[in-house]
Amino acid sequence: MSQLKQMSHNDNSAPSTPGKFKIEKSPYFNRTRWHSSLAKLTLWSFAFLAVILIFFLRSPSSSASLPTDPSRRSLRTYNWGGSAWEKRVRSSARVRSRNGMTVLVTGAAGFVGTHVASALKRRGDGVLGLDSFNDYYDPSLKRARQALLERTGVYIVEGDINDEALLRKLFEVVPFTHVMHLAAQAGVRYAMENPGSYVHSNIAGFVNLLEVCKSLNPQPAIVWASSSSVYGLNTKVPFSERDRTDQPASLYAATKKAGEEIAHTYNHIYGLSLTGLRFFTVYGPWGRPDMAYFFFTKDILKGKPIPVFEAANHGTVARDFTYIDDIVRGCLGALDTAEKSTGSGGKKKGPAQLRVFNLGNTSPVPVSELVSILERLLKVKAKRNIMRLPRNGDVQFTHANISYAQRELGYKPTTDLQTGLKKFVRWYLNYYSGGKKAVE
Ligand SMILES: O=C(O)[C@H]1O[C@H](OP(=O)(O)OP(=O)(O)OC[C@H]2O[C@@H](n3ccc(=O)[nH]c3=O)[C@H](O)[C@@H]2O)[C@H](O)[C@@H](O)[C@@H]1O
Repeated sequence: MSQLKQMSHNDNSAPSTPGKFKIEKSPYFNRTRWHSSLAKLTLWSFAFLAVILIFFLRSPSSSASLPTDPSRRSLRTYNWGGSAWEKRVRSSARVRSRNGMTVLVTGAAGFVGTHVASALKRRGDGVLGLDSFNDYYDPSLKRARQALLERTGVYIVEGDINDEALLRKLFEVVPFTHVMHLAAQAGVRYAMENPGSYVHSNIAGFVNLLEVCKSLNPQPAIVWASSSSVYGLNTKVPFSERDRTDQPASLYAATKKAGEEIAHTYNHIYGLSLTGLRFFTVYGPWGRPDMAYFFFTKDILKGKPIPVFEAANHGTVARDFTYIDDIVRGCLGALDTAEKSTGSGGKKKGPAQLRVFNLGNTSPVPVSELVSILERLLKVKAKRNIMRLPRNGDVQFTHANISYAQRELGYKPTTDLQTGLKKFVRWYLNYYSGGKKAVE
């Protein structure tokens, strides 16, 4: 510090007024010097510009930043409409079983969305998907899920839940009885990098969907994805739906909690039937590459070190990891028990159902154990880089009390982490071996 101070003090060439060169007053000024200084200045300016240019040309995010910046998602345009498009929409949403429902699944190219849409279709419900195919993670995985759904007869409309005209059009073509709303900006840590994308999808997008749904006649019943992260810094375990949820540890959690409050409002004012599902760290085949079990697998196989979090004093960090098939059963249970909305055309006619359920496994596993299971399944020793749980959104543990979901939805998870990861690893190896044909 003092050295710095001394340097600037002794440096006679430093301008006395920042940003201005006082050439005339300089004791060193003469014509030859001035010419050579000008030449030097020009040379340095060119060099500087060249460096900037090279930086921008080489930077992977510069040229690609427009389409990949998720806060600009609202600027994307999608093609929809036309009679051929409407025919496809109608055909995808056609009910094939007695008493089947017609479900609009938002986020259908996502992990949970793909599994739920395909399960609904398999049992004869009419299903239409909606997805923005954003590039929060590798869009080719979303395209592969789309291809999978197409084979089962589910069409995914490409579009944003913020697009009111599109949502209105979809309901005009098909009077959906239910909406399974799974489109969201997920991930707890990414919220520090791109807060706007959470507001865009989890708040603005959700409100837009509810605005459209409330004005319909009849209004659909809505089941949507909340998150275990709403329990935030709570310490009482297992987490119960009756516990307070006012200490979120990430903006992601805060937007999910906001969603629950927004759901309350739309239920109260417009009579929309709303069920929020608090998912607990869902994993399995066709999963999300941003989640730990997924990128741990990738990096262990590559021989790359993996950051394994621990709490203060070597405290255990644990998650109530929940297998995708159990979650799908919970989602279907929620749809099947959802009562009709009571309002129509923006007017409430009577009280409507409002529910929130934990969908967890109710058996937390330490992250270190997750890594050990992966090591055994992959037959590769992980390079564990043990580090302190960063304060960027993660909480130390989650543990669901599922008795309410058990009672009301018949929810009963049956898959332990070892069994579920085995299925994931089988899918992963098959999918990334180049075959890309694995279907679990
Ligand atoms: O339960 C939920 O509601 C949430 O579950 C996950 O969030 P998270 O439980 O943090 O899942 P991961 O990011 O896969 O982390 C799993 C565990 O691994 C740990 N971890 C994560 C990343 C890492 O580099 N190292 C590491 O030890 C985390 O602290 C956590 O205990 C999802 O990413 C959220 O979208 C979802 O809403």
